[in-house]
Amino acid sequence: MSNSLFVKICGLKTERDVDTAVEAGADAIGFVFSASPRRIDAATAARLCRRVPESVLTVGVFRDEPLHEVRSVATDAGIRAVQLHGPEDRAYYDDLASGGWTLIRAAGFGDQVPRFGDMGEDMLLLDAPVPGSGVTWDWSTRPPAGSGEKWLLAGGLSPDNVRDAIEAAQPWGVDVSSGVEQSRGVKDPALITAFVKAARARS
Ligand SMILES: O=C(O)c1ccccc1NCC(=O)[C@H](O)[C@H](O)COP(=O)(O)O
Repeated sequence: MSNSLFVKICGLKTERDVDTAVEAGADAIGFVFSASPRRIDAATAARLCRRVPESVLTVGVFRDEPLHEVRSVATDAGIRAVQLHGPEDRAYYDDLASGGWTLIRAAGFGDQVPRFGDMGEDMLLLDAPVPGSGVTWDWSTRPPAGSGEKWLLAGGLSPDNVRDAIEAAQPWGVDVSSGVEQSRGVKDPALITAFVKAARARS
């Protein structure tokens, strides 16, 4: 991982897209294992993970899955981090932490302001209410982060708006899926490259 803004590209399904994200300089890539046009199975993810250098974090994305299922898929796929979009409790997080996975807690930003660290997570991803929808939220309403808070801005980001979003919200990192697709569930390599470049551009 680099010291600059952390960039995660989510919902990858093919060798081409994984290679593009790695070459573009992404710090993390995500594979979706819950109901989604981006869903892949553990065997496909395992094949894709073998192409990924140690410096890039491989993330499994889950929503409301039983704990044993998350453990099983994450183990079979060989991913190093788990991103949780459901109402999982602290015991669920602690169990996965004991398995050695880096934990990303995803929360929709709404009336409740999720606090970093409440579930013992390593990173907090603040998203639109429906994950993977490409919908934005009012990033400027996110209260300033405390020092050491690793929070990722997500929800409707794209190469065109990511720089302004970073200026407004001052996140530790950013995450994108829909904004680097040519159609729902199909990534566009040029947009992946453009997104990483735009996110890291100095204003
Ligand atoms: O991508 C999905 O369809 C999905 C399904 C279930 C849980 C999470 C899912 N996606 C998470 C993400 O892709 C991102 O972390 C985030 O929601 C940003 O998505 P987008 O607004 O499309 O950039």
